[in-house]
Amino acid sequence: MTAPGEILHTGAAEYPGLDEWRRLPISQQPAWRDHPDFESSIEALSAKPPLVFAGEVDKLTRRLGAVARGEAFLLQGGDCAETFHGATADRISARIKTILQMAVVLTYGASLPVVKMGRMAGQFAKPRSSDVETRGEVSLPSFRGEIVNGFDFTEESRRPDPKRMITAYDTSSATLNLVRAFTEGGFADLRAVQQWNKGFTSNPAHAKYESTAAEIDRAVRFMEACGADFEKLKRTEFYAAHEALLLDYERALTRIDSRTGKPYVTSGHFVWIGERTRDLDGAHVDYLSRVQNPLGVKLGPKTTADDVEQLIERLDPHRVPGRLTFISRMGAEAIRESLPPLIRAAQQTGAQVVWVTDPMHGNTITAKNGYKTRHFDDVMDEVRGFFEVHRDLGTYPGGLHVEMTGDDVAECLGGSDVIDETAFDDRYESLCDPRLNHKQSLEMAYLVSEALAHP
Ligand SMILES: O=C[C@H](O)[C@H](O)COP(=O)(O)O
Ligand SMILES: C=C(OP(=O)(O)O)C(=O)O
Ligand SMILES: [Mn+2]
Repeated sequence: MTAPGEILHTGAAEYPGLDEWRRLPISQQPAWRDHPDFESSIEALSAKPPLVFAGEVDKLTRRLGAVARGEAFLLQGGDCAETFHGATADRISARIKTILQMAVVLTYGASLPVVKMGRMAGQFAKPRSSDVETRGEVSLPSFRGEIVNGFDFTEESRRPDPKRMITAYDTSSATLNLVRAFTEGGFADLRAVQQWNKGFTSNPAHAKYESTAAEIDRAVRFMEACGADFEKLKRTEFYAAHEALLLDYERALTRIDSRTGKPYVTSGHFVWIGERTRDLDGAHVDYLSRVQNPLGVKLGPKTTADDVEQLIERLDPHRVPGRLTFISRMGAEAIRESLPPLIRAAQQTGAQVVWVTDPMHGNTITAKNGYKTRHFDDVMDEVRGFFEVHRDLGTYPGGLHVEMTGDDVAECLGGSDVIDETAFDDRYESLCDPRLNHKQSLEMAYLVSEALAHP
């Protein structure tokens, strides 16, 4: 029930300019407008309740404002591409557990609150380098995420199907329901999370993190002795994020907030624009400039200082702290050179943006046995480069954006409990990019925590 004066959303959103993107160049969309189920799918989505509420979205913007000021740290993690069959209680809880574990370790290192965000409950659409995939003699349309088509390499499965948007909405709704239940229902108990972390350091491969783990343990016991309210710490805020790639879907889930009369994308709290769709004159920048959600933009190594200035003008004209997060994904080799001019350009505009490192997407390689992979050392090198750049400029390294899972998969190489290519045939599950597994994710958290504690 909603009390008088609280947030209500109207259904189909009417607001000037929300359809301007339809007249602009757009890439990475399926050609499905003539599909017999397109109109009815859009109509059905437009009548659905919002997945997130405007008040939560505004609260997140304030939290990100704190990150921009250096008063909090942002952790974004989850699958490259969520799947419908992967939305099980076990897998969702493993992923949340891992993110909470990482967050505790990072909170300790940063001595700051960590804003927790999943690439979850909506991360179903994928941009691709090529429109077609060829295997042997056969070429078919590329897999574009389960919101668009199927992964199976058949003509039937690869045909875009707009009804998939409804399944994506339903799967997001079920996922978010569980995320809310876990993070608000006691699962986030700091003492329990610390116990799970002990399992990690009891592995001999991770013995080098024992002293940090012991320090965190002592800190928790100190808090307990001081009478900290652990009941309160059983609950935590957790936000849902995804790439706002598929504008048919995002438009159909946009609602006008009755408090303010302004449009919000209600498919998730935070949405980002990908490296392949951030053209200043394109549809994505135009559409997202018109909604109130905090936004991310991925920045690859070709980004210019001028791009950064113009993205700020378009997406954060009123200089709202936390409205805009730049997620740099330069690659370990490039970050130390490519990032500084962009940070300086942003500083000159007066915007209070958040700087986050995505150390995954610039470090993708093909393994000898053909799998798409990333090496843990390259990923960590990019993270280190990110911290070095900010230390040299006197700016704040605000967060970490990673493709990770809570499961024991083998997709990225390396880590102290080493993964090598021979494990891929049995334990490679991602339908798109390789994720850090549970142990690799925690190892990264320990390393970043140490970097935060001793800059
Ligand atoms: O996260 C996504 C991938 O990096 C993107 O979809 C491109 O992947 P591709 O080069 O395999 O198409
Ligand atoms: C496609 C992605 O990233 P980018 O736009 O940075 O390539 C992603 O985050 O999965
Ligand atoms: Mn990816």
